[in-house]
Amino acid sequence: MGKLIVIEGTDSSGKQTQTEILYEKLKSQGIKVKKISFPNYDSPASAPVKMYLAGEFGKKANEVNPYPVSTMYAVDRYASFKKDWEDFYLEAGVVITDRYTTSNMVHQASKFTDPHEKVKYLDWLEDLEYDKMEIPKPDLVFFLNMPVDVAQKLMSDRKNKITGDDAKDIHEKDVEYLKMSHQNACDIAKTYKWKEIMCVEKGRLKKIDEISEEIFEAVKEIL
Ligand SMILES: Nc1ncnc2c1ncn2[C@@H]1O[C@H](COP(=O)(O)OP(=O)(O)OP(=O)(O)O)[C@@H](O)[C@H]1O
Ligand SMILES: Cc1cn([C@H]2C[C@H](O)[C@@H](COP(=O)(O)O)O2)c(=O)[nH]c1=O
Repeated sequence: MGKLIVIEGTDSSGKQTQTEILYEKLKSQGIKVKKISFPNYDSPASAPVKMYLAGEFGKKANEVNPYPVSTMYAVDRYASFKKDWEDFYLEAGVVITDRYTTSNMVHQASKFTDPHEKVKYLDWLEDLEYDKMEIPKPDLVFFLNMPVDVAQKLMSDRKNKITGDDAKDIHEKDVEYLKMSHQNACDIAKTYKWKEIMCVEKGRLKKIDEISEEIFEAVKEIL
């Protein structure tokens, strides 16, 4: 059995950037490592997710039922596991992933205002993905805590990952939603004991290399 390391955070918090750096660092040390990301836009299994993000089930993310949406993301993950990395992981490979089940916990759970309903959803989600679908549980989850206003600035310079143009998806263009998911992520990270990385300290956005060093130090402890 290998290790599964998750780089999590709200939209435009630097997950892809940090996943790539960590991957290169581990590879250069001769570690058997693979990087993946979710949604897996190259897979046909992500088709319903693309429909959701394009607003085909509802223009406001908050108004779309989180249970079916979470299932869509989970199926995409299941397909990726079975086709792309199950063998590698079972043969002691280290898998680094940009988003995972933890993104459902951050984004879809943020739609619940009633705390009891949120806990019920989170228990259902873990059962669905880890127990019923039998995809692996992470060994280490990083939460890149990037304040929403800073993330929005970073986002404005970046292209849509599905279409390649400037259009934002239903999460990205909804500031209220971004704030709710960020607050939810801060709470969830504590509850689930994720390793929180403060991307802004005393009002200063940390350099990409500073953040990657913090991540690397923590990764060394589990490898
Ligand atoms: N610490 C940082 N300082 C300055 N720019 C950064 C920092 N971290 C990331 N960026 C830039 O911010 C943008 C978003 O980063 P990235 O694509 O890695 O975020 P992401 O979390 O993967 O985004 P998404 O949520 O859309 O998948 C990129 O242009 C990246 O170069
Ligand atoms: C994997 C996954 C993602 N989400 C959400 C998070 C983002 O708002 C979008 C994906 O956008 P990206 O910029 O292309 O990363 O989907 C989610 O709610 N649940 C998930 O499992």
